[in-house]
Amino acid sequence: MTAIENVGVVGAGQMGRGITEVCARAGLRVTLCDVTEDRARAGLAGVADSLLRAEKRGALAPEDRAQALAGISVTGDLSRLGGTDLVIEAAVEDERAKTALFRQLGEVTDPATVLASNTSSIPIARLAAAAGRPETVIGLHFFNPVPVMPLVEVVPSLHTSQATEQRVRAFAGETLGKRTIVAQDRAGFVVNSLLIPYLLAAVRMVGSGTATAEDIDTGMTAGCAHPMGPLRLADLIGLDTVAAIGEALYEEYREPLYAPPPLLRRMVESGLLGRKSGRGFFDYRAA
Ligand SMILES: NC(=O)c1ccc[n+]([C@@H]2O[C@H](COP(=O)([O-])OP(=O)(O)OC[C@H]3O[C@@H](n4cnc5c(N)ncnc54)[C@H](O)[C@@H]3O)[C@@H](O)[C@H]2O)c1
Repeated sequence: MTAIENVGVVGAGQMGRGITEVCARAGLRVTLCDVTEDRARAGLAGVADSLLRAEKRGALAPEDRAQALAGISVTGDLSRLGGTDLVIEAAVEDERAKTALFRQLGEVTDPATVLASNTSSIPIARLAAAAGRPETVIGLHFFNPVPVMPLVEVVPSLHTSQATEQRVRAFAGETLGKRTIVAQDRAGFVVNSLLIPYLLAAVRMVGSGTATAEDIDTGMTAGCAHPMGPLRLADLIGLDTVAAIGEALYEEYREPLYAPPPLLRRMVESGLLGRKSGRGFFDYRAA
């Protein structure tokens, strides 16, 4: 099994930055690609800030920070990922955009390059078909923030080869030091299939007036020792993202418990997206 030493990351948003950081800290060479080189450079600046914060906390030696940064290059040109061992796609959660990317990746990369997607809800089988060599395509679902959260879900499609699965499990588990679990290619995988209906149930409780948002969250933190209540967690993930994953789960299973309730839809339509917009179930504007 050839070790993965040279990684391409597509999408320099919050997840792409985190994935770039953990790969660079593991001593890998990383090429970070976005739609333009400027966007990729902005992503690199975010990674540099995060590495500096890690150094100030005493979690990273100055020479290791310098070495990690030196291992990252940026580009706006997907064909620059041609010589990589593994490409991790973390672009916008849009099926059309992702299938177009996998089609291009199938053309510009070496046939042995593993093509992974960080998608939360799009079937890996569809991306695999677009790439044209489905045995080398797999889901690799990281959690936010990537440098902090230990879990990676590994998602083989019905066509993914055993060799590809073994290679990415060794990469995530041994090279990056993450905990891996394997999930079938179903919307939501393991974690979101369990988490999203719970968050939606809490939203329905607010909608029906069972309790206030504050009391629902206190119920789960003080009553079940959860580190964060469901409504603060939904605000942190982003209410638009929670609704989008709910829609994808509902489309897959047609179970009412996955359907985003009216209150959530109205909040998203009103721009109340949670922490990132300043207001959701709680108000973050003064913080
Ligand atoms: N945010 C989370 O908590 C989370 C957790 C797990 C998985 N994910 C998944 O990770 C992926 C990225 O999410 P994010 O939160 O980082 O999004 P984001 O909006 O922060 O970043 C997306 C980036 O992709 C870039 N992009 C769009 N089209 C592109 C293209 N054709 N080529 C290259 N780059 C392109 C955008 O310019 C942007 O920089 C999504 O698939 C999402 O479902 C997100």
